[in-house]
Amino acid sequence: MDWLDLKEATAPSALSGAPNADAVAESQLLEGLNDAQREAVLAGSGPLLIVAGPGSGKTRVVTTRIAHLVTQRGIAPWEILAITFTNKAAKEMRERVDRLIPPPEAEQGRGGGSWIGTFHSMCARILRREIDVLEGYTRDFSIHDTGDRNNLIKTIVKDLGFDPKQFRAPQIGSWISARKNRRGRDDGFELSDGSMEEDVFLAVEKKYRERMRQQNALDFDDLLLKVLEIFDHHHGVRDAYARRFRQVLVDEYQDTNRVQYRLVKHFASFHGNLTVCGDPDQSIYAWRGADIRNILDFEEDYPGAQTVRLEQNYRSTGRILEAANAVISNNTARKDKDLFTDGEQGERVVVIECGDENDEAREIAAQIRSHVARGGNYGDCAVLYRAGFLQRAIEAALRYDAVPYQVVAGLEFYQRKEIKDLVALLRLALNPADDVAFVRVVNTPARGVGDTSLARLAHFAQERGLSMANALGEADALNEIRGRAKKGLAEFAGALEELALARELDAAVALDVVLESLDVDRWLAEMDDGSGTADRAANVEEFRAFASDYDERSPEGKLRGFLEEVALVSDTDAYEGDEDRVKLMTLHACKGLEFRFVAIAGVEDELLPHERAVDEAADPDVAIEEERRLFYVGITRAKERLLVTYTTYRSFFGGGRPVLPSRYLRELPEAEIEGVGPEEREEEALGAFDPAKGAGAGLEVGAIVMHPHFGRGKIEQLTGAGINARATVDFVREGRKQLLLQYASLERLDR
Ligand SMILES: Nc1ncnc2c1ncn2[C@@H]1O[C@H](COP(=O)(O)OP(=O)(O)OP(=O)(O)O)[C@@H](O)[C@H]1O
Ligand SMILES: [Mg+2]
Repeated sequence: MDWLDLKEATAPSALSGAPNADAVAESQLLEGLNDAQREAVLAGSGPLLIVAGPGSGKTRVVTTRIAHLVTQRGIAPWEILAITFTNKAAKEMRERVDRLIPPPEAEQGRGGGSWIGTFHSMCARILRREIDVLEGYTRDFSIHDTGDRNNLIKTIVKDLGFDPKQFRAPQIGSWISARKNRRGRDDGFELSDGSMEEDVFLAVEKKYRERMRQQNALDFDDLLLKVLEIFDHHHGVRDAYARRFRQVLVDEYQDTNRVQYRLVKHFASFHGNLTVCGDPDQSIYAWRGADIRNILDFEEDYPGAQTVRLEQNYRSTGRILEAANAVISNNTARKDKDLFTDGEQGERVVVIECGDENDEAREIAAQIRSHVARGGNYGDCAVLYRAGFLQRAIEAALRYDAVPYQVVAGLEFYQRKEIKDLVALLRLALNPADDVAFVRVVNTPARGVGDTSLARLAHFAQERGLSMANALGEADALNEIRGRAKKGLAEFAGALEELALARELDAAVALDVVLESLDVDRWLAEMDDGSGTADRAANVEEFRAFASDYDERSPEGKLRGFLEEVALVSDTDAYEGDEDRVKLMTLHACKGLEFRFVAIAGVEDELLPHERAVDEAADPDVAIEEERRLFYVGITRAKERLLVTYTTYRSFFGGGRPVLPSRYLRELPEAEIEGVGPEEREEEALGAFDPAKGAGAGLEVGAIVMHPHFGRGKIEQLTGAGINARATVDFVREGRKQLLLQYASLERLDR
């Protein structure tokens, strides 16, 4: 991350004007765009709304417009603020701007100094400069993730004498978050039912706010809210940014909440040049406060706004598009719009019923291999699911089949214990007031500091208004603490002193300081659950590599910047588009992306629509429509092939049970889909399988065959046709197996 001084915005600079205007001709930028897209790219000053369905080129228009603004309209890169929803999208945009306007080598990867990022990264960046105007905070603030938040809430619930089993931290945490984000609304909405439970929640919230301030810590919601607070009350600061950003662009505007809406308004308050684009049908974050009105009311909010609609889809085949349109047309709360494509009709959408999650996972793996066998790449494929727990079975099947894959959730990596420990230690180095981090690592590796001693220290600190780390420095802090714990805490105090040295260092060097302060072998050994320490040691290495990479990319960022980047890693971050691996991710994480082959797993009535989402919604019908949009987003990621699977029996945390196919499956148009359920499998066994054609040519029930791995066997059943043709074979050595004929390479022996 770069730390350009705000002054650049106002100081005349040799770089302002149109860098490389000659190099990038207008016609080159506009090449291949349709009329509506051109209109949007070239639109003049003032507010501009682009509403359009998936795959119609909204994101492409936004990036091209940025390039156009810089190369043709004399806007300097740093006068542009572009906000997207994922870090990955931001990265892509930066690279594109880099390509169009090649920056000096040292500046590469930063989009020529333009501010391209997510709401959270922009706000973190602004706060690092401006947070001093808010009392009690310094620019060394820590960023707490949801896990940290819940830990703190749990402690508070206990401190206040409530039962943590009755008042669960995640529940209170979401409640607090929802309330905070509502505060961004200007319609005076109040969330209150006056219940006893609410009194408890309110008490916890108050304490939570206090404790966060004491720790100089912000949670994810605070990042945005603090900037809003500064902009609302310190107009001097607000105006500096508003003047600086001559052009503001926001992608995926349908998913902005009220706080984000107001931030955008501030950013655009001076020049009024605001471009937003989005698709109301793809709004999938209502549960996080996203408000579809932001896009629907745009023309009212920004009088004189120009609106451009894009109607041609460039992403998906005709059949996939038909399926998507048919599903979404069941939502009542929407404006009707139909996308068309000039492309091919393509293959039918394949819907497969599976016995259970393992069967489903094998099926998906088989279809992916079939895609590759037909000349595709693993990197073209994505497997999408509603809930994270579906991932395990899919991973297992892919591993078994030696299909390379990647879980698209940067979060996963950072959720590992060893990484969280290291992050906590780094956070303490920068911000010793961070009690949540302190509590996490005070006993890592074990120093004999038990809950009682820790509670005594916490109490001591609270009474004096000190952080726990500072309290340790007080002469009488350990008076009431005995034995090993006393020694352990003294030892940790020593470690903290060493850590303080890391404060102003480069990220990788800071990490080395942390590792030196740790007895690494003992620390890793303590985490060993019987599977050895090699994996964790490798993760530590990987983390070290991230840190060096960060230092190289952002020499000015140091530990502070690195921690910020780590804290902001969102779901889609680990995603590297060019790696030839299958991508696994939740439906929420897939927005904006596209793949030649998409499999959507677990399309069952409990999972999609997600039962809990529907149960917890104020209005179940609204939730069912939101879940349908999620399915729609998933379907519209596919360019060429779409596979939808469901099971009849699934294992949940509490045990397995029969499940029903999703109601949304009935909305898929018959003509566009090809179903392979048990009945179809049987029917096909009787009729549809054509032994004269395709992969199964020459095979018949009863034939003796040879398989390269499984050896000799006898065909018991043949089902499916074309790419779905499969055989059940009873192998002499391995028993009964079902194989896709596409690449099973069965050789007939009895002729
Ligand atoms: N005029 C065009 N000619 C050819 N391909 C195009 C054109 N416009 C866009 N595309 C391609 O279509 C695909 C979808 O574009 P893009 O991702 O910008 O759509 P989007 O509207 O942002 O979709 P989503 O709503 O899913 O985010 C991309 O591969 C893009 O390069
Ligand atoms: Mg897009």
